[in-house]
Amino acid sequence: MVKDLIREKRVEVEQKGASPHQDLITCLLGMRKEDNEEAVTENEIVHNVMLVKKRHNTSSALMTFMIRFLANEPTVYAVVLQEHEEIAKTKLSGEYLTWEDLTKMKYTWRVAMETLRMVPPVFGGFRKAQKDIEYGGYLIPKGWQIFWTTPMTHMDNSIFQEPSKFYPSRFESQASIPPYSFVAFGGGPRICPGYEFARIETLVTIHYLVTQFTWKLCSDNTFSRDPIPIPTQGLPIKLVPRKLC
Ligand code: HEM
Repeated sequence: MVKDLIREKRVEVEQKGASPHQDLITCLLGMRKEDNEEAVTENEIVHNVMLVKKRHNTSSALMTFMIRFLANEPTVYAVVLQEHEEIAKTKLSGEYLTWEDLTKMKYTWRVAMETLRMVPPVFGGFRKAQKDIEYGGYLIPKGWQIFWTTPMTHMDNSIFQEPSKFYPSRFESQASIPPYSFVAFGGGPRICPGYEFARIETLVTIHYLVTQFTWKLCSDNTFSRDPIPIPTQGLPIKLVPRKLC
């Protein structure tokens, strides 16, 4: 199916003059070596598309719970809205966001981090002990598998004060958070390579959402894990275009 799509996109770019910057596939098709040969093979394009698709559920969990927190936290929502209205004011109708615009969305990314702290899409992961480790009075022998869990540090009140409180400004000073404490994206050599992609898609989505709509929740705040967190009743919301408010 993805291969058929790639062939369709190739025809669009080569014969119908579609922009090579239209989407991920056309961008990858447009990458050329010095001798003008395609730089990315068809199989590599398939792998890229599948990677983005497969990992989409973590980003969608983040956005889902951000939408929910923003609906429940009017003061946080007001600051986010102001941040995005200021950016929107500098844009002509239909003009795209730029990298510079993304750097202005500092508070929104703190809201995202606080969402990830409280409802991490990935609950934890495995590591293998490379040598005997003594920790907290226990010996973990070399070769054992260890399961690290995100909430162990995210909900530890010696690291994040009042951990049950939704307080995005706690991320204002990154220096106050010890290394390997905020581990929503993991840590070390296997840290999530999709971090930057997730950051961009989240900021862009929230920008268009808050500048164009208001919303009200039509469900309670419960959720379960499967293993990604999912609101128990889904996320039904009443969405209203802002100009009509
Ligand atoms: C909010 C969104 C996301 C969260 C919270 C998240 C979280 C994580 C976590 C916790 C890990 C394990 C890291 C570790 O073991 O130290 C991981 C690994 C990974 N993530 Fe993400 N991720 C997100 C989005 C994405 C996206 C959008 C992509 C790709 C487009 C992606 C690709 C990957 C890959 C390939 C790995 C495996 C890395 C390896 O084993 O070396 N992630 N992610």
